[in-house]
Amino acid sequence: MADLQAILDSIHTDILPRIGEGKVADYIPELAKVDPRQFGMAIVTVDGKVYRVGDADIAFSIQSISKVFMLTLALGKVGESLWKRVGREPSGSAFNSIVQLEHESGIPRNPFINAGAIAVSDVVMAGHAPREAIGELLRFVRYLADDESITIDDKVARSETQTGYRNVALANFMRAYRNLDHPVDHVLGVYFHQCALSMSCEQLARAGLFLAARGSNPMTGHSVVSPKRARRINALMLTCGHYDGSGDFAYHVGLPGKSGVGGGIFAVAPGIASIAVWSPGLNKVGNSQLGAVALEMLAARTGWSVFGD
Ligand SMILES: NC(=O)CC[C@H](N)C(=O)O
Repeated sequence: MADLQAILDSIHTDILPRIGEGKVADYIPELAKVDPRQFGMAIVTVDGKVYRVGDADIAFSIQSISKVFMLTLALGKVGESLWKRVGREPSGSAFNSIVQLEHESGIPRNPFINAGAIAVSDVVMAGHAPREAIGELLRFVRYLADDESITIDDKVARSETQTGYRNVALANFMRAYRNLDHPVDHVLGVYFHQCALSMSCEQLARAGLFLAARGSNPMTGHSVVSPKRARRINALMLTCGHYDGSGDFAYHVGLPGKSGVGGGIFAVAPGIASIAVWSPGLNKVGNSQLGAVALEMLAARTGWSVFGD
């Protein structure tokens, strides 16, 4: 395999002159305070090697990347019947868009736009108090990453609870169409806390390694999902993981990936490695600007792609 540390170092060198590009998410006040001049990247290979560069050890708000972990939990609970509640098609609209939801009678397009993720959280809540559902997710992510130090940033969750008006609208809309079983404020409590998971690039790459390794984490020996389910989650990330920037991400990077408005991107090179990158400045569709550039450089310099070499 290519010298991954040398490749990461070269990416860091090429990114540094551009550091600060993009705009931090300011619709969540706590995220607006984050210094945009940060960049980190980590790679964990399926044979258990870890590579890092820059701010790879600084914890950041993973935001929508959490939707991958919540989806994995929901599929574990209800299996394929999840797809009665949420679709599997790219949305072609913004992550917090409401228009499609009305056209499609309260069934969100996919589990990664906000409406879809809120429905997925509702599924995971079945039989639980909201606090227990949040605890279950946190335990799951700690187990995946084999790292008990991972936490949820309550300040970020509170900040979003106070200002997440669009998510309140989306949730009420779905409740009106009977696609939420629990009270809106309970479901959003869970959703905002999952988005406030705080993780470093290295923790994120470790937690998602099972998706690069046929559903099992080769570092811990834990079997998480079947190979088929891992493939399917990767398919959803490829088609829907970057909202209306998903086509562009597939074109430039060519790997399944999931972004979050905290500036993180998690990506998978199936059979090879999991990757996490973080830089808080976002592009117009709400994906990390330099994160995507760095992943494009990584794909070009390693030859990793799901579309051939
Ligand atoms: N794209 C994102 O990361 C969005 C997540 C954010 N918590 C929101 O609901 O708006």
